[in-house]
Amino acid sequence: MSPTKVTKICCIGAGYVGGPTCAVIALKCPHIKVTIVDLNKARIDAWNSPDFKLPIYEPGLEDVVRKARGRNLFFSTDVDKAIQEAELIFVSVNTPTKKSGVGAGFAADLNYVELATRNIANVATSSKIVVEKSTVPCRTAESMRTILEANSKPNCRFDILSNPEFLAEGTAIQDLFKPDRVLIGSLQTPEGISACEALAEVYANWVPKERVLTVGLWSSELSKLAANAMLAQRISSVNALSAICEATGANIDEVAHAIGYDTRIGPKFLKASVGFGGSCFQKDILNLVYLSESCHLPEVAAYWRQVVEMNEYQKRRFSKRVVDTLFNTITGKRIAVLGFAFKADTGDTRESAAITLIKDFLSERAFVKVFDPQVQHDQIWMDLQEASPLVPLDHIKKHVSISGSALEACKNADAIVIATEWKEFKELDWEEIYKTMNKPAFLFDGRLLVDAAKLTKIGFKVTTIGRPSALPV
Ligand SMILES: NC(=O)c1ccc[n+]([C@@H]2O[C@H](COP(=O)([O-])OP(=O)(O)OC[C@H]3O[C@@H](n4cnc5c(N)ncnc54)[C@H](O)[C@@H]3O)[C@@H](O)[C@H]2O)c1
Ligand SMILES: O=c1ccn([C@@H]2O[C@H](COP(=O)(O)OP(=O)(O)O[C@H]3O[C@H](CO)[C@@H](O)[C@H](O)[C@H]3O)[C@@H](O)[C@H]2O)c(=O)[nH]1
Repeated sequence: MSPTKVTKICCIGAGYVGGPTCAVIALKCPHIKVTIVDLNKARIDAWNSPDFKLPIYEPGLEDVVRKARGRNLFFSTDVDKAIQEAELIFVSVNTPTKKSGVGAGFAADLNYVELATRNIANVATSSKIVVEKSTVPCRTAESMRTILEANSKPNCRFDILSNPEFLAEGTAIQDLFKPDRVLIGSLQTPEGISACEALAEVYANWVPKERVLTVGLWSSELSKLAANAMLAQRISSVNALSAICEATGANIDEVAHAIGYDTRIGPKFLKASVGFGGSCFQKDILNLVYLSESCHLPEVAAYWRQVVEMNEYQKRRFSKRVVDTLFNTITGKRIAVLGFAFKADTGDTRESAAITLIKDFLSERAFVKVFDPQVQHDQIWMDLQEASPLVPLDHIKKHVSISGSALEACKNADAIVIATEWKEFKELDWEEIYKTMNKPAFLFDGRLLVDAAKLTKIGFKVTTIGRPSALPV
């Protein structure tokens, strides 16, 4: 069976994954027409904006879009037309954690995937390769096939592939240009293997052959959840060790450095922090917990759940350390929170540790000034409101303000909390900031970002994750 020659691709979902992923495909495959569609008109308008004010901030993305948009890359709200034209369709819609019903709080909400699949079935007039790009529970491809086959027109055949995305925000373009691997899962039938070859051929335009891994459908779906669970587990492990360091006088950076030298462990992803955030880790682990429970594996479920619980503990522990250090009360005190995004180099705030910290500070009736170089102000208000639904926004605004610079946020503050590892925070004029603060001037580094010894010399009382408070740094 010779694989379909892909000349037109449609991507349903113009978010953090669909947008960058398919923009890079368009850049690397000028012979393929790529149309990225979304129901959200404002998002599509932003992707099409004449001054390239794109809906997401991602280093290098604007350059990619500038090169390909209008050439072979298009953004549209005409979902049906793009589906009809394409031979291959990526489904890159959101799969959040279910908020109600069976599996609430754990299972993935597959409503968006189902609606997109039904849409394909309803409007397709020719055969399609349908690719799960969204992160989905194991065996979702089976449900998609059932929907597609039950609703398809004569002469329409649907082959379903799993092609999970491993990009990390902040480094998405780099990750897409040089992926560690591209994973494609298919049924091991002649048709499934042929569809897999068609997608592999698209990636072959820039990804070395040996980096394209082909596996069975269910292995591919599970590998995505497994990769995120293992990555998050490393952070929870190092964060658990950071608590031991604080209690014993060890230094978590030194411990991570020492263990990372073991080639079996490796140095990456061992940075202790105030807790991991982002739209994926927590959601995907909870999904794995749900899957384990559904498979009657309670011990396995408990094991993975602990990774999330440790993360919650780390955030709580950090807030408590702030209160304890500020003489057991922060009521009426001014706290500057530097960073609101869940990590540096993104404007994304989903599950950001900063949200939990500010919520904790508000419950202690502190005054908070936030500064983040990328996050939109509306987003900050929306997140704080969502975190404390019973508190009126007016009240939140009496206790929180958003500053235009780090310097402004820190002025007259009693304490500074570094919540996101933006490089620019490392390079601030700390001597100047120190002068403008109330004394004693406290600084809490939740990201192991600043030079604690240097800041201590200036006069700051520095508290760092994974280092004891009372001992010299
Ligand atoms: N954000 C990441 O870094 C990342 C990385 C790897 C995998 N993932 C996974 O990729 C998927 C998408 O994540 P995201 O961060 O891009 O989400 P997102 O919320 O940024 O984007 C999803 C988009 O899909 C659109 N959409 C939903 N249903 C639609 C429909 N029926 N028709 C057209 N458009 C529709 C929404 O309007 C939204 O713009 C999720 O499953 C996520 O777990 C995310
Ligand atoms: O050593 C580390 C590394 C990361 N983090 C934090 O962990 C979170 C997640 O970071 P990262 O994984 O870099 O970003 P994401 O964009 O969430 O990417 C993860 O989630 C994506 C969505 O599934 C996957 O595609 C990626 O492979 C996976 O890294 C952030 O809050 C980081 O600050 C740490 O605290 N310590």
